Amino acid sequence: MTLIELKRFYHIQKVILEYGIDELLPVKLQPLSVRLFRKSIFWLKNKHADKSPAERIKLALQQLGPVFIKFGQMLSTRRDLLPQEFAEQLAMLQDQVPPFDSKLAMQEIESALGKSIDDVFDDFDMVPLASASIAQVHTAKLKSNGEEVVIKIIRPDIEPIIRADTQLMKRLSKVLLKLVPEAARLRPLEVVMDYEKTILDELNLEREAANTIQLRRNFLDSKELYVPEIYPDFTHKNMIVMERIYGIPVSDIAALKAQGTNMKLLAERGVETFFTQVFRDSFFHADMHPGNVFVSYETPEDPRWIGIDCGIVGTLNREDKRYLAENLLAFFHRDYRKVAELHVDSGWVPSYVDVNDFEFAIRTVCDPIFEKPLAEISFGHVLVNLFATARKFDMTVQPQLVLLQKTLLYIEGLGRQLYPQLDLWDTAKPFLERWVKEQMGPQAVFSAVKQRAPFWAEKLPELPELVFDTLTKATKQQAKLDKLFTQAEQFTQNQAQSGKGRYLLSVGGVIMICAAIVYNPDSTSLAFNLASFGFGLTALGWFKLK
Ligand SMILES: Nc1ncnc2c1ncn2[C@@H]1O[C@H](COP(=O)(O)OP(=O)(O)OP(=O)(O)O)[C@@H](O)[C@H]1O
Repeated sequence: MTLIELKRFYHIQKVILEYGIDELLPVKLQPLSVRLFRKSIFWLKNKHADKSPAERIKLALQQLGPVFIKFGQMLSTRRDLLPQEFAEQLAMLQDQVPPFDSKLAMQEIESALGKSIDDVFDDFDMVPLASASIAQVHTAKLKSNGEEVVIKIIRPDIEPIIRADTQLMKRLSKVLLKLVPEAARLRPLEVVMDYEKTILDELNLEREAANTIQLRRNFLDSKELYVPEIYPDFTHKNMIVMERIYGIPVSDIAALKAQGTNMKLLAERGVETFFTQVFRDSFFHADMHPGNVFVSYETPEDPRWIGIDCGIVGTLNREDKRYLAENLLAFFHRDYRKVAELHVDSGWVPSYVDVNDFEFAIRTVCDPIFEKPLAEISFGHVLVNLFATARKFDMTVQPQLVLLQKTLLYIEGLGRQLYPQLDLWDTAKPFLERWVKEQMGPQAVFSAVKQRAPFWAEKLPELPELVFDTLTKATKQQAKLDKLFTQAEQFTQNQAQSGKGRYLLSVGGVIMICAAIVYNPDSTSLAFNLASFGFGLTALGWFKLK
């Protein structure tokens, strides 16, 4: 263990004991908790016994830093799994993390800009607008055009802490696996490694800027989703400057209702924009926790989502989309046989998998879910079960699909929080059906031709030249071939006269090697003639030798 890991471990122990989190763990994990935390610093007492368990957990996660805060954020979106008080407390982790010193923030900004703040901004606000797990946000105006902007700056020295914490989590996962072998089902090590990559990627704001620009471009004309503008001139690895947006946080249901918001439409638009990102753009915002979503209006009847913090995005290829669309539609019709056949026929699971076994396994895990009315079923859960079953049948589930499944859980959580009767299947089905139709019908052929058209249009003027070049090459090669034939003929005549079969053998071999050298995939005839001739000579030589 490195020094920083040891320090962090001590800090984590201390926080767990001081907030009495060990007392809240399930009975089964109590011995592990005593061994890891209580034994070595037994004198620490729960100092917050007067607070509720939910508040204690929130405060502890907040004390522990970004890796744990992010975990809390993730949990907060699962209102379907958490008691209300826990969800509400954890939701506060979204943008109410204690700030770091604003003077330090200014220093970081000036060193990234290479100039003083006053050279670039007016009205820089020393009091942060928000302070989140990874970054702090200050408001200002651009000197050049007076635009209101926010400056997001990464918390200094956060990276070593994140690395130490994730390292510790990996160690803890290994201990957990040794002590509770059944935990292997949860694949804790893999989960931590996945999480580590995601959180480290978020430290690079250049990546976030590029993602935001792309998402903004995709939704530039949309009435349903707005993405703020980025100022690339001021983008650095640890700093980003973007348009300031105004809106109601999506988690503030009371404020949304007070505005008379059409909650059903708002929830449906959330699902629609997500499926548009997935099926139209193959590029989706994958960190849609409520702290990153706001709502703005033309009128309360026409609410629009605003998405910020595009640090984590997912991309999909055509095959991924086909997998999703076809499987979800098959589930929609409760056609488990179709799901199994799709997996086997498309080679998603290896060919030795028996379609009947696979169908039975899917039916076993999914049928109980589909006992509920469709409107209550979670897409995310269906996918979790599908992936878990597919893994058992040796399918490697692509990480981008897992990211999509996690995002779906977020979106569903948000949608149902806004409008509990939201029927996701009803909202999503047209997207899935349209996509499948577009990919399979005559429209698909037309689209493919349309897609290739610019290539052919570009190549058309070059066509006469290309034909001329090819013919010239062919003629030259033919001339070479004629010469080789003549030489070889003369040579064979000489060798035949001297009756030395082995010469024929070697000449045939040489000619076959020549065939390999002149082989050209665009014009195979020359090589083929040569090879046949070489083979003929070799055969003749062999007979002669016999
Ligand atoms: N363009 C903006 N306009 C107005 N407020 C913003 C803007 N960008 C960010 N904020 C505020 O700052 C908060 C934190 O921003 P952001 O989510 O980008 O930071 P973060 O550190 O990546 O947070 P997270 O913990 O979600 O990873 C937001 O919840 C929002 O309140």
